Formats: sequence, structure tokens, C-alpha cells
Amino acid sequence: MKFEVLTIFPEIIECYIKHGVLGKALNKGIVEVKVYNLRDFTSDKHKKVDDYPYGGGAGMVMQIEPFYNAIMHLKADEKPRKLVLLSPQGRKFTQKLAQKFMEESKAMVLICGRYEGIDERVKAFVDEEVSIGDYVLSGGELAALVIIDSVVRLIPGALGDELSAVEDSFMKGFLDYPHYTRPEDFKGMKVPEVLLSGDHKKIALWRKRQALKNTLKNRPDLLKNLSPEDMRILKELC
Ligand SMILES: N#Cc1c(-c2ccc3ccn(Cc4cccnc4)c3c2)n[nH]c1N
Repeated sequence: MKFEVLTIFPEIIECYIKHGVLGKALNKGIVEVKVYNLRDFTSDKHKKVDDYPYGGGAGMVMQIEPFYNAIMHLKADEKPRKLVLLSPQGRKFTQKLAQKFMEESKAMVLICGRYEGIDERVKAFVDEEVSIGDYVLSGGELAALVIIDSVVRLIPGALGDELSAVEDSFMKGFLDYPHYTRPEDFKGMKVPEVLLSGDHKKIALWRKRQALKNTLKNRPDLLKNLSPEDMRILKELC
């Protein structure tokens, strides 16, 4: 899968993608990430990308021309790609949308604005407008990295442990269970006995109960379409 990122801060993307799961996926050739500096698609000597908003108001707005020139440059190879604009006004990004992007797109262009946003006319050239959450960021780059990271984790072979992606929380419809590792006793804080028992059936049940308990406490909105068994466990918790 190929990601092409349009931004005025390429170093934000380039720094992050070298590490962790993404770094390994890049080294395996499962993923390709190309970053384009929008300033390279300007036509003035100052490489200007923003201007004052028509109608007045605080801050600056990013001009359409660099986005248009960059998108036309990418489209010149006539290969299919999904163009995604990151924006606070976008549709909510979820695990389900990550799965959809992974299944449907061989290439994605992630368009990152800054300042108070970008000229509305850029939206005529994009397929999706996406927001990663109900909070205001300073630009689209972190959102682009969230999308790249979550989509790459779903690509078969990217994690090296097929179970990891399947076991990831949100994939199952509720939050993850608690995790523990050595030491067994840290300043009197002990690992739950059940996890030391070697009884895999008991461990699986304990983990399911804990996951449902966590979900009931922090994200009851996720508790939909539970299996009859999960519903039974949940009722025991209430
Ligand atoms: N995805 C996503 C986002 C963004 C986001 C994405 C792109 C830009 C380009 C500029 N800003 C700053 C800005 C500030 C105030 C008003 N409008 C825009 C962005 C914020 N914020 N929160 C999200 N979940």
C-alpha cells in the first residue's frame, strides 16, 4: 500500500515513519510512504502557501494553488488513489473506516493543512474529508499519521503477528483487557493470580470479563451487538 502525504512540514511525517510497526512495514516493502512539501508546488519566489481570509476573520487560510498543483502532479501517473483531506469538519475516523481504507485503497493521498484551514475549493479534488476526533489540532499531520499507522496495522504481514491486528481492541467491539509482564510483584503490586495459573480457559474468561468491565466503565457506547455469552458476562458485572 502506498501513502502520499501533502504537507508544509514533511519532517513531521518522515521522522515518525522510521520507527516501530511502520518502520518494519516500510523495510519489508509492504508499505511505501512518499511525502511532498506543498511549498515545492508554489509559483512565487517566497513559496507562499497562505493568505488572508476573504470576508475577514482571524488567522490565515492555505491557498488552493499548491494543493491543486500537487494533486495534478500525483494524478499524472493516472494510477487510482483515494484522496483524503484531514479536517476538523470531516467524518469521524474509526477502526471500521481504517479497515475500509485498507481493503479498498491501494494508494491514499493524505492532504494536510495548517493555519486556520485550507481554501474550500480544494475539496472539489478530494474523495473524503476525515477527522480523527472531536478536538482541535494545529494541522493535519498528526491525523495523517494516525490514519497511516492504523491502516498499516491491518495489512496482512505488517505486524508479523497476525493475531495482533485481529486481537486489537475496537476490532472486537470493546476495549482491550489489562496487560501485565515481569516482575510478578512490583513494590507490592502483584500480577493477578489467574494470569500465573496456566489455565488458558480461566485466563480467557478473566480477560473477557475485564475487557467488558473496562468498556462498560469508559466506553459503554461500544457495547453493541454483543454475543449472548458476552451479554451474560456483562449482566454479571452490572
Ligand atoms: N483530522 C483532523 C483534525 C484537525 C485538523 C486537521 C487539519 C487542519 C488544518 C488546519 N488545522 C487547524 C485548525 C484549527 C482550528 C480550526 N480549523 C483548523 C487543522 C486541524 N483538528 N482536529 C482534528 N481531529
